[in-house]
Amino acid sequence: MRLQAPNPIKLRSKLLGGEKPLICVPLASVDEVSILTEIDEVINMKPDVIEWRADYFESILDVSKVKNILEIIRSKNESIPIIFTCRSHDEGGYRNIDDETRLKLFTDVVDTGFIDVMDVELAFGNERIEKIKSLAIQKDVKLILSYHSFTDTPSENFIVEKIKEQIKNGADISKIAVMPKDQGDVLKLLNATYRARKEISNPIIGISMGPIGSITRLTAFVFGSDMTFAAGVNASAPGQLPIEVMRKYIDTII
Ligand SMILES: O=C1C[C@@](O)(C(=O)O)C[C@@H](O)[C@@H]1O
Repeated sequence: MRLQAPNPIKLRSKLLGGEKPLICVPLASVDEVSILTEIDEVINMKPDVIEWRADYFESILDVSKVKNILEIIRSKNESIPIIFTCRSHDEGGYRNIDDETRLKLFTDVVDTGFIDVMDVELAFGNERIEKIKSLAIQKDVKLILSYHSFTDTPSENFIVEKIKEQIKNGADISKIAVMPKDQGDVLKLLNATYRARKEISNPIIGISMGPIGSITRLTAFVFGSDMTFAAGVNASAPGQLPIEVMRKYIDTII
């Protein structure tokens, strides 16, 4: 009933781009003690995918602590794929970390072998993306290239072109998250996802954020979006709905 990705991607026990959209729950704690409880609680919610939004973590600059948390998440579960995200401040990241530090962090994290997917903004730049990509291929880590706007929704054509550019620049998975100013902007995101789905074989993630956009978290998969983000213990973006609500809805219609 939904438009699936012609080339779905196997992530551990899950298929991204298959018959069912995957539900990803973020970990977004600031300190080490909270993240340890958050990991257990989120795993118990049985999400399809876990995203660690490491830009929230207060010790993000201490690579050994970052690796330690990743090792804990991995050791507590074998089957749920892990996405590592340290979002840039320009695209909604919690902390402002300079580009070179982030690049070193990304390559160190890919190298650990603890993650399945790395999320990097397309705006991070071709050269840096290539460095991450070549290491990611060696480590069998998939790359999300993403675009976020927390202030507006660009035109449909802009979004479709952005998705194509992400794929051209090495994305295994393309992601767009934008903020609507009105209902028309929500339709723009859905239509751009639908149009991109007709042209792109890779998995795509299309999200309209905030209260007006939250219906896309429940419906964009019909139009070709392959993953949706739900709130677990914490929400990592406006408009995320609780995982129980999302699961019930998706399981009811698919
Ligand atoms: O890019 C995204 C999508 C998101 O911003 C959302 O709107 O659900 C949540 C983020 O954690 C994730 O990295």
